Amino acid sequence: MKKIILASGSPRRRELLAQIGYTFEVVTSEKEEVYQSTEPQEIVKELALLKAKDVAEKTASDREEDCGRIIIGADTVVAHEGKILGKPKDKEDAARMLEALQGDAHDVYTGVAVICYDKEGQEEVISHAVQTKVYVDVMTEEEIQSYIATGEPMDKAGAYGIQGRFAAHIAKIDGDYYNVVGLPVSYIYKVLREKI
Ligand SMILES: Cc1cn([C@H]2C[C@H](O)[C@@H](COP(=O)(O)OP(=O)(O)OP(=O)(O)O)O2)c(=O)[nH]c1=O
Repeated sequence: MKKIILASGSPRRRELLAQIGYTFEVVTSEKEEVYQSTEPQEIVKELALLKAKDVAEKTASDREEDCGRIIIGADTVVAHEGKILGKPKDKEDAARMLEALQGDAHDVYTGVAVICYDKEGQEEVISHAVQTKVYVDVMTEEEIQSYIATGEPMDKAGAYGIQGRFAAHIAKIDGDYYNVVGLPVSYIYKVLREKI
Protein backbone atom coordinates (compact mmCIF):
# COMPACT_ATOMS: atom_id res chain seq x y z
CA MET A 1 0.00 0.00 0.00
CA LYS A 2 1.37 3.40 -1.04
CA LYS A 3 1.61 6.28 1.40
CA ILE A 4 -1.03 8.95 0.65
CA ILE A 5 -0.20 12.63 1.08
CA LEU A 6 -2.94 15.27 0.81
CA ALA A 7 -1.46 18.53 -0.48
CA SER A 8 -4.11 20.75 1.09
CA GLY A 9 -4.60 23.07 4.03
CA SER A 10 -8.37 22.89 3.62
CA PRO A 11 -10.11 21.25 6.62
CA ARG A 12 -13.00 20.25 4.30
CA ARG A 13 -10.70 18.29 1.99
CA ARG A 14 -9.14 16.48 4.96
CA GLU A 15 -12.57 15.56 6.32
CA LEU A 16 -13.79 14.30 2.94
CA LEU A 17 -10.75 12.11 2.26
CA ALA A 18 -10.99 10.69 5.79
CA GLN A 19 -14.76 10.18 5.33
CA ILE A 20 -14.18 7.66 2.53
CA GLY A 21 -11.80 5.69 4.72
CA TYR A 22 -8.28 6.70 3.76
CA THR A 23 -5.42 7.25 6.15
CA PHE A 24 -3.07 9.98 4.93
CA GLU A 25 -0.60 12.69 5.85
CA VAL A 26 -1.17 16.38 5.19
CA VAL A 27 1.62 18.50 3.69
CA THR A 28 0.59 21.96 2.48
CA SER A 29 1.95 23.94 -0.43
CA GLU A 30 2.78 27.60 0.10
CA LYS A 31 3.12 28.33 -3.62
CA GLU A 32 1.41 31.46 -4.87
CA GLU A 33 -1.70 30.46 -6.84
CA VAL A 34 -0.90 32.04 -10.22
CA TYR A 35 -2.16 30.52 -13.46
CA GLN A 36 -1.83 30.88 -17.23
CA SER A 37 -5.02 29.05 -18.32
CA THR A 38 -8.20 30.91 -19.27
CA GLU A 39 -10.90 28.22 -19.01
CA PRO A 40 -12.11 27.31 -15.49
CA GLN A 41 -11.59 23.56 -15.97
CA GLU A 42 -8.00 24.24 -17.08
CA ILE A 43 -7.33 26.77 -14.28
CA VAL A 44 -8.33 24.31 -11.54
CA LYS A 45 -6.26 21.53 -13.11
CA GLU A 46 -3.24 23.83 -13.37
CA LEU A 47 -3.54 24.98 -9.74
CA ALA A 48 -4.18 21.46 -8.40
CA LEU A 49 -1.03 20.30 -10.19
CA LEU A 50 0.98 23.26 -8.89
CA LYS A 51 0.06 22.32 -5.30
CA ALA A 52 0.66 18.58 -5.81
CA LYS A 53 4.03 19.12 -7.54
CA ASP A 54 5.23 21.47 -4.81
CA VAL A 55 4.35 18.89 -2.14
CA ALA A 56 5.89 16.09 -4.23
CA GLU A 57 9.17 18.02 -4.20
CA LYS A 58 8.91 18.82 -0.49
CA THR A 59 8.41 15.13 0.36
CA ALA A 60 10.94 13.84 -2.16
CA SER A 61 13.08 12.15 0.47
CA ASP A 62 10.24 9.68 1.09
CA ARG A 63 10.68 8.41 -2.45
CA GLU A 64 12.71 5.41 -1.40
CA GLU A 65 9.87 4.07 0.76
CA ASP A 66 8.96 0.43 0.20
CA CYS A 67 5.75 0.91 -1.74
CA GLY A 68 5.90 4.43 -3.16
CA ARG A 69 3.60 7.38 -2.49
CA ILE A 70 0.60 9.23 -3.86
CA ILE A 71 0.22 13.00 -3.62
CA ILE A 72 -3.24 14.56 -4.07
CA GLY A 73 -3.74 18.26 -4.85
CA ALA A 74 -7.04 20.04 -5.51
CA ASP A 75 -8.37 23.47 -6.40
CA THR A 76 -11.93 24.82 -6.56
CA VAL A 77 -13.36 27.83 -8.42
CA VAL A 78 -16.82 29.11 -9.24
CA ALA A 79 -17.56 30.16 -12.83
CA HIS A 80 -20.46 32.50 -13.56
CA GLU A 81 -21.18 34.26 -16.86
CA GLY A 82 -17.60 33.83 -18.03
CA LYS A 83 -16.11 35.17 -14.78
CA ILE A 84 -13.95 33.11 -12.44
CA LEU A 85 -14.75 33.60 -8.76
CA GLY A 86 -12.13 32.48 -6.27
CA LYS A 87 -12.05 33.39 -2.58
CA PRO A 88 -13.37 36.92 -1.84
CA LYS A 89 -10.73 39.54 -0.95
CA ASP A 90 -12.98 41.27 1.58
CA LYS A 91 -16.65 41.62 2.61
CA GLU A 92 -17.44 43.96 -0.30
CA ASP A 93 -15.98 41.44 -2.73
CA ALA A 94 -18.08 38.69 -1.08
CA ALA A 95 -21.22 40.85 -1.45
CA ARG A 96 -20.47 41.43 -5.15
CA MET A 97 -20.04 37.68 -5.71
CA LEU A 98 -23.23 36.72 -3.85
CA GLU A 99 -25.25 39.43 -5.62
CA ALA A 100 -24.11 37.96 -8.94
CA LEU A 101 -24.78 34.34 -7.92
CA GLN A 102 -28.25 34.76 -6.32
CA GLY A 103 -31.23 33.92 -8.49
CA ASP A 104 -29.08 32.17 -11.07
CA ALA A 105 -27.14 29.00 -11.92
CA HIS A 106 -23.33 28.73 -11.90
CA ASP A 107 -20.70 26.04 -12.25
CA VAL A 108 -18.30 24.83 -9.58
CA TYR A 109 -15.11 23.22 -10.87
CA THR A 110 -12.68 21.27 -8.75
CA GLY A 111 -9.40 20.22 -10.32
CA VAL A 112 -7.65 17.17 -8.94
CA ALA A 113 -4.00 16.25 -9.51
CA VAL A 114 -2.76 12.85 -8.38
CA ILE A 115 0.98 12.21 -8.61
CA CYS A 116 1.96 8.59 -8.04
CA TYR A 117 5.46 7.25 -7.45
CA ASP A 118 6.04 3.53 -7.54
CA LYS A 119 8.72 1.87 -5.43
CA GLU A 120 11.33 2.58 -8.12
CA GLY A 121 10.46 6.29 -8.01
CA GLN A 122 8.74 6.19 -11.43
CA GLU A 123 6.26 9.08 -11.69
CA GLU A 124 2.72 9.10 -13.09
CA VAL A 125 0.56 12.24 -13.16
CA ILE A 126 -3.24 12.14 -13.35
CA SER A 127 -5.11 15.40 -13.81
CA HIS A 128 -8.86 15.92 -14.07
CA ALA A 129 -11.59 18.53 -13.44
CA VAL A 130 -15.09 17.78 -12.15
CA GLN A 131 -18.00 20.15 -12.77
CA THR A 132 -21.16 20.62 -10.70
CA LYS A 133 -23.98 23.02 -11.59
CA VAL A 134 -25.45 24.89 -8.62
CA TYR A 135 -28.75 26.82 -8.66
CA VAL A 136 -29.03 29.59 -6.08
CA ASP A 137 -32.42 31.02 -5.00
CA VAL A 138 -33.21 34.71 -5.26
CA MET A 139 -31.78 36.42 -2.16
CA THR A 140 -32.55 39.82 -0.63
CA GLU A 141 -29.76 42.29 0.16
CA GLU A 142 -30.51 41.64 3.84
CA GLU A 143 -30.04 37.88 3.40
CA ILE A 144 -26.72 38.47 1.61
CA GLN A 145 -25.48 40.80 4.37
CA SER A 146 -26.59 38.48 7.16
CA TYR A 147 -24.84 35.57 5.44
CA ILE A 148 -21.62 37.58 5.10
CA ALA A 149 -21.88 38.45 8.82
CA THR A 150 -21.54 34.70 9.64
CA GLY A 151 -17.93 34.88 8.37
CA GLU A 152 -18.49 31.74 6.28
CA PRO A 153 -17.75 33.28 2.85
CA MET A 154 -14.20 34.46 3.41
CA ASP A 155 -12.21 31.25 2.82
CA LYS A 156 -14.46 29.83 0.12
CA ALA A 157 -14.56 30.07 -3.66
CA GLY A 158 -17.60 32.08 -4.78
CA ALA A 159 -18.04 33.41 -1.19
CA TYR A 160 -20.31 30.61 0.00
CA GLY A 161 -20.18 27.18 1.58
CA ILE A 162 -22.91 24.79 0.44
CA GLN A 163 -22.22 22.73 3.57
CA GLY A 164 -22.98 25.62 5.95
CA ARG A 165 -25.68 28.28 6.40
CA PHE A 166 -25.78 28.88 2.65
CA ALA A 167 -27.65 25.57 2.30
CA ALA A 168 -30.76 27.67 2.97
CA HIS A 169 -30.31 29.33 -0.43
CA ILE A 170 -29.50 26.32 -2.63
CA ALA A 171 -32.42 25.46 -4.94
CA LYS A 172 -30.77 22.38 -6.48
CA ILE A 173 -27.50 21.02 -7.81
CA ASP A 174 -26.64 18.91 -10.81
CA GLY A 175 -23.55 16.77 -10.17
CA ASP A 176 -21.36 15.72 -7.24
CA TYR A 177 -22.14 17.60 -4.00
CA TYR A 178 -18.68 16.79 -2.59
CA ASN A 179 -17.11 18.44 -5.62
CA VAL A 180 -18.71 21.72 -4.50
CA VAL A 181 -17.33 21.30 -0.98
CA GLY A 182 -13.86 20.93 -2.52
CA LEU A 183 -13.06 17.28 -3.19
CA PRO A 184 -14.85 15.00 -5.70
CA VAL A 185 -14.37 11.90 -3.56
CA SER A 186 -16.01 9.34 -5.87
CA TYR A 187 -13.59 10.34 -8.65
CA ILE A 188 -10.66 10.21 -6.23
CA TYR A 189 -11.75 6.79 -4.98
CA LYS A 190 -11.75 5.46 -8.57
CA VAL A 191 -8.20 6.71 -9.11
CA LEU A 192 -6.86 5.52 -5.75
CA ARG A 193 -8.34 2.03 -6.01
CA GLU A 194 -6.29 1.52 -9.20
CA LYS A 195 -3.10 3.13 -7.97
CA ILE A 196 -2.78 2.19 -4.35
C1 LIG B 1 -18.16 26.62 -3.51
C2 LIG B 1 -17.57 26.13 -2.21
C3 LIG B 1 -16.21 26.20 -1.95
N1 LIG B 1 -15.69 25.75 -0.77
C4 LIG B 1 -14.24 25.80 -0.50
C5 LIG B 1 -13.44 24.60 -1.00
C6 LIG B 1 -12.02 25.11 -0.96
O1 LIG B 1 -11.49 24.82 0.32
C7 LIG B 1 -12.18 26.63 -1.11
C8 LIG B 1 -11.56 27.10 -2.41
O2 LIG B 1 -10.20 27.35 -2.21
P1 LIG B 1 -9.00 26.48 -2.81
O3 LIG B 1 -7.95 27.45 -3.23
O4 LIG B 1 -9.51 25.49 -3.81
O5 LIG B 1 -8.48 25.62 -1.57
P2 LIG B 1 -7.94 26.06 -0.13
O6 LIG B 1 -7.09 27.29 -0.23
O7 LIG B 1 -9.11 26.12 0.84
O8 LIG B 1 -7.05 24.83 0.30
P3 LIG B 1 -5.70 24.24 -0.39
O9 LIG B 1 -5.31 25.14 -1.52
O10 LIG B 1 -4.66 24.21 0.69
O11 LIG B 1 -6.09 22.85 -0.83
O12 LIG B 1 -13.59 26.88 -1.13
C9 LIG B 1 -16.53 25.21 0.21
O13 LIG B 1 -16.06 24.80 1.29
N2 LIG B 1 -17.87 25.13 -0.03
C10 LIG B 1 -18.46 25.56 -1.18
O14 LIG B 1 -19.69 25.46 -1.35
